Amino acid sequence: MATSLFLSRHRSVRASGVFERIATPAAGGALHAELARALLRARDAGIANPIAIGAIPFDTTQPAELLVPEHSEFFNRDTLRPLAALPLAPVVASTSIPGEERFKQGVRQAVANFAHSDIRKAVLSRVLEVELAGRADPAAIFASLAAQNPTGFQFRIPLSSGAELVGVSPELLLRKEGAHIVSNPLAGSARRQPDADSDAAAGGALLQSPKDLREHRYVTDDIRRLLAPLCATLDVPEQPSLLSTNAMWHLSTRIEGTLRDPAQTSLQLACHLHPTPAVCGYPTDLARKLIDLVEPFDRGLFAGVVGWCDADGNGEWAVTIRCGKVQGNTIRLFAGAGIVADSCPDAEWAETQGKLGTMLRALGAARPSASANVATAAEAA
Ligand SMILES: C=C(O[C@H]1C=CC=C(C(=O)O)[C@@H]1O)C(=O)O
Repeated sequence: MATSLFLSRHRSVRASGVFERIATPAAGGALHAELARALLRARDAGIANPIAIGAIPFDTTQPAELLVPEHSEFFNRDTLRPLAALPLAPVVASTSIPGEERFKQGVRQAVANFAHSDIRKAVLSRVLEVELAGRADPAAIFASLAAQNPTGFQFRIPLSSGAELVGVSPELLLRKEGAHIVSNPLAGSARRQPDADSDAAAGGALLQSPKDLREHRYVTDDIRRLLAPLCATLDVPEQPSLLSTNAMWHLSTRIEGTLRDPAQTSLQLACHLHPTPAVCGYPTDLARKLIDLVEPFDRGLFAGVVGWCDADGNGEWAVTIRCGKVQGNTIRLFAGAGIVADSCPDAEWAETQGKLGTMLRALGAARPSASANVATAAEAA
């Protein structure tokens, strides 16, 4: 069984061996008691500081992909030696599901729907099925991804099917340490530009864009609504700031709070927030129905939650975006975009192209963006 990795500026975790796998779906809440029991069993079996690491799917009625490893260690990402570049099989084909026209049609359909319903935002996504000339090696993809994207949350999660989830998410859903919690939602995006002046202008325009500010607001308002009753203090800045990845600018809000009841685990809190309007829409249940209607594939773990949690409930969970599922000779990449009333189908398609660039560059299948050379990207949380 391959190593699980979750890297963060905060605490990074490396885990190996399987003490127990937990597949109980997150919906309904039984998962949390099941996880607490598994961590107790691990302690009884002599594992000193047991943790759970893994991912929860977008649709929380589907099985979780969590495991309690036999061995785990925390380390400081800055002390990690750069991972050696490993040979990657070249990309031979790629297919978008849906294709360009059908995706844009979906955007039109969503916008038309807003006029006749209470839905204000829906996040529509697509898959890019990428075929390599040989086996897609998750270690090689992860090494390339980590070298090109030193910030954010890099993850590598071996799945029960034998496939692996690999990615670098810029978005913190929830971190908990004692009573202190942080969430850093992102929504509203613009592509990075090759030269420094136009790149700075693209970021500046995003910060002023009424469409993107609205798209962002749905997320922060919803997170505030869900966290406020649980918190003694909660700070939600009125205006977003900018966060950059190697491919994209995003509107970002760092939300910080103090829990009234620190006994709630980081995974319980992450599941309480999931799915936020950054990956689903607003209002959540109606947006989910629209997504089911429009998207011609199952999201699986994409747009879910990925991270770790210890036996005290402390932990860190990112939103599972900028990622792919690696199996055999193929890697299934995912990207979505928030659709609101004034969304333009061409721009939303281009946004998904930009987001896919992060994984495609790691596969050596996209031109390196000049923007990747622009000074250090800001980092979530
Ligand atoms: C759904 C994705 O991004 C989310 C996170 C940041 C910005 C987003 C946006 O501007 O639409 C999305 O809400 C994705 O990267 O696939």
